[in-house]
Amino acid sequence: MTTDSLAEAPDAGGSRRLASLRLRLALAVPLLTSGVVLIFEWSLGGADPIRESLARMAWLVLLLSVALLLLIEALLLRPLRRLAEGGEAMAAAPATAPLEDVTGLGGELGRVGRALAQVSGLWRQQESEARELRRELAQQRQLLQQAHVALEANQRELASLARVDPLTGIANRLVFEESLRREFKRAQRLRGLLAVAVLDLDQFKQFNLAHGAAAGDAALKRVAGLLSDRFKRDTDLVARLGGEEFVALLPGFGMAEAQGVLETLREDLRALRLPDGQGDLTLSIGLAAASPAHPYLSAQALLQAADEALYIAKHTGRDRLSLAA
Ligand SMILES: Nc1nc2c(ncn2[C@@H]2O[C@H](COP(=O)(O)OP(=O)(O)OP(=O)(O)O)[C@@H](O)[C@H]2O)c(=O)[nH]1
Repeated sequence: MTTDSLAEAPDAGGSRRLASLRLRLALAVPLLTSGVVLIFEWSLGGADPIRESLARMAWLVLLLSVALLLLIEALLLRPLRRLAEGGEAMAAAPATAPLEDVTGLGGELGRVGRALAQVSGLWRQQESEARELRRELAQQRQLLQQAHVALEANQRELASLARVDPLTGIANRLVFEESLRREFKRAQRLRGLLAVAVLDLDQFKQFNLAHGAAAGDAALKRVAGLLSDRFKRDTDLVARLGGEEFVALLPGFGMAEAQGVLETLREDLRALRLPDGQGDLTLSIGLAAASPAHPYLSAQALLQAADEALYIAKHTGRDRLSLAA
């Protein structure tokens, strides 16, 4: 037995039960009425004219009820049955088959069938349009989600680009200035130490002219790498301020500790002999440090002191570290 026949089985059983019920009613009602009439006649007995006319009336009622049953069957049940069969044939037939061919219905029933077919066609069409709309909606939602993910990634990238120096990959001036303000306030509040070093490559214009801009770029990256290697603590920050100028922000470092590390850094750079192991690229550094014993009025004043120390380093021969007064 197929799935379809299984699905149809309850309906077929139902209509069989209905047909046999109708048959039983058609037989039982006249028989029962005849029985009642016969019992009635028998119980009355004799040939009384009143009894005879009662018996005739009973027979008349019997005949009328049979006629009524036949009328109901002919006028109501049969057309309904045909309509149902036509509907079933329509449901089973291909949508393109002519209605009369499929249902065998004509006249009024044909009109009803056609109206039902139109309604069913409309319903099918609307259902398929709704399906299509749902599919498009799902596609649009997926596209929207993809765009949203891409937008978030772009925003993250933009935000990080706005804070990173594109050539060297270390922090840029914006990040340094934010950090300087924050660390300066913290050092003031906690009565702690804060050192700022400004580092500038010497005669870099000359270096570029002699070895080319690409060698200049490579040298800038090496200096950024050296700075990142030397200042690794979570609180340290190294940044490129622009051109060949870098900065190191060292919370917790006084002048002496910072000086020691920065001198090592200068030696590291000199040892590289950039650009090609034969060169002589050097670095000048200005260093200022704030402490409770040597306070500064503002973060800006601390940075300016480091800048002035760098100026002195440059004007006293370069390749040296100069301390702020
Ligand atoms: N290759 C390269 N060069 C850069 C970059 N940014 C700035 N420069 C160059 O760095 C040079 C800086 O020159 P100056 O400001 O005269 O400084 P300097 O030649 O180092 O002289 P001092 O600082 O006095 O020792 C300029 O020639 C700039 O073109 C960069 O990203 N890559």
